[in-house]
This record gives sequence, C-alpha cells and structure tokens, in this order.
Amino acid sequence: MAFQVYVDGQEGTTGLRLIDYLTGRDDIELLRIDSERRRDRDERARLLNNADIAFLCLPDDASREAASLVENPDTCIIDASTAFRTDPEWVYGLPELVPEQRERLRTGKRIANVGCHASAFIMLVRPLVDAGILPPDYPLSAFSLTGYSGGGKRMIAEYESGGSSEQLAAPRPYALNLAHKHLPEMRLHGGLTRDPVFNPVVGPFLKGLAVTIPLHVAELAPGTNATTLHAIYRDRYGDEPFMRVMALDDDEHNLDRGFFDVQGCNDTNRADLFVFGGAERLNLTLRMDNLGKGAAGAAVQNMNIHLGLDETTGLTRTTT
Ligand SMILES: NC(=O)C1=CN([C@@H]2O[C@H](COP(=O)(O)OP(=O)(O)OC[C@H]3O[C@@H](n4cnc5c(N)ncnc54)[C@H](OP(=O)(O)O)[C@@H]3O)[C@@H](O)[C@H]2O)C=CC1
Ligand SMILES: CC(=O)N[C@@H](CCC(=O)OP(=O)(O)O)C(=O)O
Repeated sequence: MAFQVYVDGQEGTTGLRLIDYLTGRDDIELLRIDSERRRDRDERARLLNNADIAFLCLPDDASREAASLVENPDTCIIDASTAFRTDPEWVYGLPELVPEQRERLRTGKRIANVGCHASAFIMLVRPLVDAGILPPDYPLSAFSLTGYSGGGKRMIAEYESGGSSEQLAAPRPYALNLAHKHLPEMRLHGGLTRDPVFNPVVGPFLKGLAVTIPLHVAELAPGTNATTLHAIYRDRYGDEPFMRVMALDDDEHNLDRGFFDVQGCNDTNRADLFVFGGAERLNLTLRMDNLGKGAAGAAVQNMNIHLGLDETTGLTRTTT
C-alpha cells in the first residue's frame, strides 16, 4: 500500500519542487488540496491528519499553525521553515549531521528540515569540531552565494518580472545586520559556542548555492593542513550517497578556467565539498542546489529515512 503524503504550501517554491520529486512514485499517494481551498484551515487540517507524512512548505507562522492542527499521533511532520530547527522536541533534518541522526529521523514524528545556507555551513564545520581540529569558540566567518529562488515566490517574481534593473543584475549582499535567521541552527548543530559572521549574497540566477568558510591554518590544531582536513571529510562523508568530497587541487573537474561554478549541483540532491588553499590559508566550500539538498531534496531524503525506504528513492534522477 502507498504512503499518504500531503504538501501544505503546494503552490510555493519548495512545495512545487517537492511535488516534482514525489510525482510518479508508486510508493507514494499524494493528497492534493483544491487550489482555491489551499488556505482553508479545516480542509488543511483534514488532509494533514490523513497523511502519513505532512510536509509544511510555509512561512514560519503558518508552519507553527499547521503543526498545531496535527492531532494524529501517526502523522510525521517534515517542516521546511525556520520555526523548529533548534527546538529540542524536533529532529534536525540533516541525515549527515552525526552517525546517530538517521535513527533519530526514523523514530521522530517531528522533523525540522534544514536551512539551505545553514546545512552547507554545518556540513563543513561539524566534522572538524567533532575531530577536535576546530575549537568550538573559533571566530568563524562564512559567506554564501545563492540563487534568488532562496527568497521564495516574492523574490522570484522580483527577479523575473521583466523590468530590467541594474541593481538586480549585480550580486546583492544582504542580512547586513549580521543577524541572519540561520545563525541559531548554524551554532547549535555546528557544535559551536559562538555565532559566525555570516554574509549571504544573492545573485541573478535562479538556483544554486555555495557557502565558503575561510580559515587560517595557524589557528587550527597543530599538524592540520589541507590534506588532513580533506581526510577527515573523506572519513566522515565517504559512504554518504549524496555527498561528494572533491579531490584536492582537482582543477580540471572543480573549476572552469579558474572560476567556481555555484550552479554545479543544480537539479540534484547532491552536495559537493571542496578544500581550497595551501599551507597557511584555506577555504572550505560546499555547494548544493538550494531547492534540492538545501530544501525539497533534503525533505524527501528525510521522508525516505523515516519510512524505512532506501533513502535515495526518487532522488537519483535530475529534476527540472
Ligand atoms: N526557497 C528556498 O530555497 C527554501 C525555502 N525554505 C523554507 O520553506 C518554506 C517555504 O518557502 P518557499 O517555498 O520559498 O516560499 P514561497 O513564498 O515560494 O511559498 C510559500 C507557500 O506558503 C503558502 N502560504 C503562505 N502563507 C500561508 C498561510 N497563512 N496558510 C497557508 N498557506 C500559506 C503560500 O500559499 P499561496 O500559494 O497561496 O501563496 C505558498 O504556497 C519557508 O519557510 C522557507 O523559509 C527552506 C529552505 C530553502
Ligand atoms: C536568497 C534568500 O533570501 N535566501 C533565504 C534562505 C532560504 C532558506 O534556506 O530557507 P529558510 O528560509 O527556510 O531558512 C535567506 O537567506 O533568508
């Protein structure tokens, strides 16, 4: 029998990508709400409680409200918003976080899916903190280059409305108050004791994201260099189905004439991890599709794990 799955927010950016991933799977029956009733609280409550898996692809407040409507103890909620990502009653939806995470995802009925910038940052930082290479109080900074779909329907409309604007044609740094909403999850799940200085930049392309963390080798544990860091990532992520730890200095495959391709994981659920630099200074970079491994792809991976399915089901094909 197929699992019943409902997507609340089915016409939003993340919801549409989720439905794209789920459509055509014979182990899933999608419960669809009539488009005109998609904000009707009673109809949403009915569908939420009929679902084995209820994805919430909504703004934070609407997610909190939707979660409160679920009374069926068998319904597993996978929430895409920021609302519950540091809530101890919810499981953080990053299977690669620590070895125990998959078991937590299998047993938990409340899963907080990752933030796109945050998950890339955490996947870079957490193995180094756990290995004792990076002190938890290290004064980290990071920057992220992201496509505009990260800003949801409103930002997509802004970029695609057809009006040519010089501002939109150039990369735009934002969150200039240094209080981006992903900081709490970066700190908690990164295993850090202080927030990083985090600088996101949105550019004139739909999707694709790369977070980069610069490091001074002299500030890390003695004996650390690009090769030892790379070996830690290989050990940690070598068996992960969606992680690729790219070869050191593999210019031919990693770079296009010396330039990095932020869109290199688009339409996949893959995350590519790079260690750049030399003896004194390093850049750690992780790229993904913000709508794939950064949102809808991760949500499907979490669902597969929760349901006891092969976690790559429905995720190995590319999406459009
Ligand atoms: N875009 C991305 O890359 C990522 C997004 N996320 C998170 O996923 C969630 C959804 O984001 P995104 O898809 O980008 O957002 P969009 O703005 O594209 O879509 C939001 C959806 O929520 C629906 N909605 C809004 N308010 C309500 C309400 N009060 N009741 C019912 N439905 C409502 C909208 O309905 P309607 O169709 O009527 O407008 C729309 O379908 C957010 O919390 C976001 O932070 C997480 C990771 C990455
Ligand atoms: C370009 C852009 O605005 N991106 C979003 C991140 C999208 C994301 O990860 O989603 P959550 O909103 O669920 O955390 C931002 O930086 O706020």
